Amino acid sequence: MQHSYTLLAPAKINLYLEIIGDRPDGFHELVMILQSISLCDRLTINPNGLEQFRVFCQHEQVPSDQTNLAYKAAKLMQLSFPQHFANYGGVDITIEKNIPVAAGLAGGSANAAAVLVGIDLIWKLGLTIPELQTLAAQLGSDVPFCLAGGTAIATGRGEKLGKIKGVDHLWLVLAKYNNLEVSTAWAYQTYRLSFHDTYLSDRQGIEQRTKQIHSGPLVSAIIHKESAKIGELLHNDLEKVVLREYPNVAQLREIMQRSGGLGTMMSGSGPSVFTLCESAEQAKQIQKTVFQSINDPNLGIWIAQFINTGISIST
Ligand SMILES: C[C@@](CO)(OP(=O)(O)O)[C@H](O)COP(=O)(O)OP(=O)(O)OC[C@H]1O[C@@H](n2ccc(N)nc2=O)[C@H](O)[C@@H]1O
Ligand SMILES: Nc1ncnc2c1ncn2[C@@H]1O[C@H](COP(=O)(O)OP(=O)(O)O)[C@@H](O)[C@H]1O
Repeated sequence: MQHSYTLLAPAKINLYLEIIGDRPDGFHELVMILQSISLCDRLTINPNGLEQFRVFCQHEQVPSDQTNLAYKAAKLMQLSFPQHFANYGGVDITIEKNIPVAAGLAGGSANAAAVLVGIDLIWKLGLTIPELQTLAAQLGSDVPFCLAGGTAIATGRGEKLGKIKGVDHLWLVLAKYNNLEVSTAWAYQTYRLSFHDTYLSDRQGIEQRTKQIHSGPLVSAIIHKESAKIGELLHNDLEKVVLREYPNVAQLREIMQRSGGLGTMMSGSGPSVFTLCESAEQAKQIQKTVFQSINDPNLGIWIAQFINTGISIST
């Protein structure tokens, strides 16, 4: 009898996102600081005794077919370990979706990372973290971080990770219009068209370029647990294109910023916006203020906490 596993897959926020330049592969060279938060999807992975993978998800914005990132992760495992697929068979993947979809919170990437971990366990592969990370990077730029979690500096296209000792005392209020999605590819392409002249030139050499990257003070604030500074130093280049295109997201950001907290920023390619808070009480107060200021049934608001884990097995 083969085991089934239930895994928790946390969302991430971007505390920092700087676009350094474009890359020959069409992606963008980044410096990011990524943070896992307590808002999690729950995935159950069940051996199904079939020669196929199946995805079950009730959320109307999430496909259950071969385009689901969780399905793609399972397919990658089949291609990478055909003998294990032949021996153990496929799995059913049931996704309980709690992370808002297409929100800049890496929900799909987190699901893909969870499937890699689940199949590794079910097929008794015993993969090392670097082996899992190599597979993760083939599925998407954010998938390696989702696997590892915690707090990390991410470079390259987002897949090269340097873990840092993060803070675990911060809370956040997270808000998103449920009727609004932003395509990540659109956000990067639009940024490239609008701000190409601000990219650091490759000709300057890596040393010169590194001096011009501005994430240092925020990394230092995180390491020294300076909450107020962390709030002040939040940064996201993609705000320049997303807030311009979506005035209601810009307005939401403004209202959240005025409601108190340590600092407010859009996460990733948006459109979710978060405000960092010192405590759960402060987060609840800000949540109430934002609800009262924006009377829109499409606005979702969540409270979450910084966490120090990536994919974990639910007990
Ligand atoms: C913006 C960020 C910030 O953390 O997250 P989200 O807002 O999507 O959560 C990431 O960079 C998104 O990561 P992820 O969603 O895994 O992206 P991928 O699937 O690899 O790529 C989606 C598309 O984004 C663009 N892309 C992505 C990463 C990168 N460094 N440069 C890019 O130009 C490419 O056009 C690509 O086709
Ligand atoms: N398992 C999944 N969870 C969420 N979205 C998924 C999943 N698989 C595919 N998608 C599709 O991927 C797109 C991006 O979703 P998501 O990963 O939540 O956002 P983001 O890239 O902004 O972090 C959505 O349009 C959604 O339909």
